[in-house]
Amino acid sequence: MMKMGEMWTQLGSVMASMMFAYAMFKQFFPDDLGNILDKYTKKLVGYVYPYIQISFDEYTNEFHKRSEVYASIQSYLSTKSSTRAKRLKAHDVKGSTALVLGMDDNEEVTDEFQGIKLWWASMKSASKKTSFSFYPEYDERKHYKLTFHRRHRDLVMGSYLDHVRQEGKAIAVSNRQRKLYINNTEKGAKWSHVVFEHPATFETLAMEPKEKQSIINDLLKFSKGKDYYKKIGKAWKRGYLLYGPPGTGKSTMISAMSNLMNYDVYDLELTSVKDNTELRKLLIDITGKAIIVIEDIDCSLDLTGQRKKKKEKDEEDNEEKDPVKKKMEKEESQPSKVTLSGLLNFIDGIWSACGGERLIVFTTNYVEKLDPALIRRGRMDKHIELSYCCYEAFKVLARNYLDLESHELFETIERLLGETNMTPADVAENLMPNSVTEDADSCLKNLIEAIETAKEEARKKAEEEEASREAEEEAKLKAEKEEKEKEQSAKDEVKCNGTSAKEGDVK
Ligand SMILES: Nc1ncnc2c1ncn2[C@@H]1O[C@H](COP(=O)(O)OP(=O)(O)OP(=O)(O)O)[C@@H](O)[C@H]1O
Ligand SMILES: [Mg+2]
Repeated sequence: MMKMGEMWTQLGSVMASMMFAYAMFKQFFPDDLGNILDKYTKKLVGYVYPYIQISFDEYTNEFHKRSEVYASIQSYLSTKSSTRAKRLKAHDVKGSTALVLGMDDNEEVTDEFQGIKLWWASMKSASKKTSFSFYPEYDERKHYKLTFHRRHRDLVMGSYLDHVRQEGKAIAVSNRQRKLYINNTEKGAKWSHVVFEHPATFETLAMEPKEKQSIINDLLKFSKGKDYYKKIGKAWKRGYLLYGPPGTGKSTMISAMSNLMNYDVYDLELTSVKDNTELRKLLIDITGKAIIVIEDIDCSLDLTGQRKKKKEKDEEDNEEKDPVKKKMEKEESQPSKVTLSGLLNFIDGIWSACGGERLIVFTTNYVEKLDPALIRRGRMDKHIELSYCCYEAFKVLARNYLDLESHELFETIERLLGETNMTPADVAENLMPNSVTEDADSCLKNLIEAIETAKEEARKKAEEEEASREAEEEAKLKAEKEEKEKEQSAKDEVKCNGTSAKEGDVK
């Protein structure tokens, strides 16, 4: 025999379908009659019908804005609809990479959540066209209707709706086109953007595998850390300092980070930011899920000197000076008025907490030049050194560029890379075939030749440096010797004069 629960579920399903059919049927009645019919039908159904319905309108009443909840539900249902609904509708959403498939109007899909069943229907109701309307398209109103058994009210209100919103947002984010923003000087403190389509990934990034994995783990932990950051009372952001010689993959890593996390990139050109206020304005405009990049931070501003300069200036200011002269001097000494303290505020001041889920990445070739305050842990949480190409990194490049997992020349390359410094950019350049006819063998041979040349150049350079150091040392010793001899002869002269003077006295 059929169980009670099953019976209710079936009855529910029948009733939900009936309600759905009724909603469509109602559209054919004139409005007044439809409203009366609606009122009494709902009353009657309320006695026997154990189901609850919630509607989600496409547009909010507030400025006819498209409802975010509706958009999230649409994304959420797009995955369910594509497999379960019979009639689908395809539409391209602005800023989305893929065509979004959704339920067609007046279509229904069933969802399951923690063992309970729920029904979603996409409804369209036409309201009378007003004679004067700015938004004629809104006369046709769409909404989603969710139906579920009343005994699941707590679960639905408590966690299901939240689950739908979160999932929907995540689907929308994964479908969206990522953007690369740059701060535009002409427009003041504003960002301009282009679609970001850099193909670099952590898979194609050449570096020591353990280190690479630890960076990936760190990033993934961060992206799932919303509750954790809340618990420890910290803003949900993380700072990375990437340092190393030119051509070791710092910028490439930023693209890989963006592709892994699905974050937009904000490339901040500090030299074109007028002052701290403008910097703050730019910061406020950055949304969540973003990587804020400041490349070559050592060249961006004289950040290291500014605190020192300020100190010196304060001392000078204490001395009495003509106020007009003082003002002019002040203006002259500050070409870009973004200061170190302004930048520190940008990174971890109270304003930096708005938006959430951000990475801040600094790159530099000269880590030792930076002010320790800028890169202390907590501001720059992770310091990553990108260095010369090791054998493991070479293997990644060989796989990327030549589809090679192993080769008899690998051993020679391993030995040579251990003996000299070559950047991944140089190795990559040599591995890239120069023509369609060039094969892997000849690329590897090119590389070996290039490493040997680099090794020879490095040896010569070291010899020259040694020779110039020795020459400097010799010149220094010679100068010291000459100095000593001069001193000695001066002393001897004094002595000699003294003796002759005494002799004169006696006479
Ligand atoms: N670790 C790497 N893995 C893969 N490719 C790399 C790596 N390092 C460099 N390359 C290659 O070399 C080119 C230059 O690298 P990239 O611009 O990332 O260097 P960089 O460290 O940012 O240099 P700079 O300090 O001059 O800005 C890249 O386009 C990429 O093709
Ligand atoms: Mg770079």
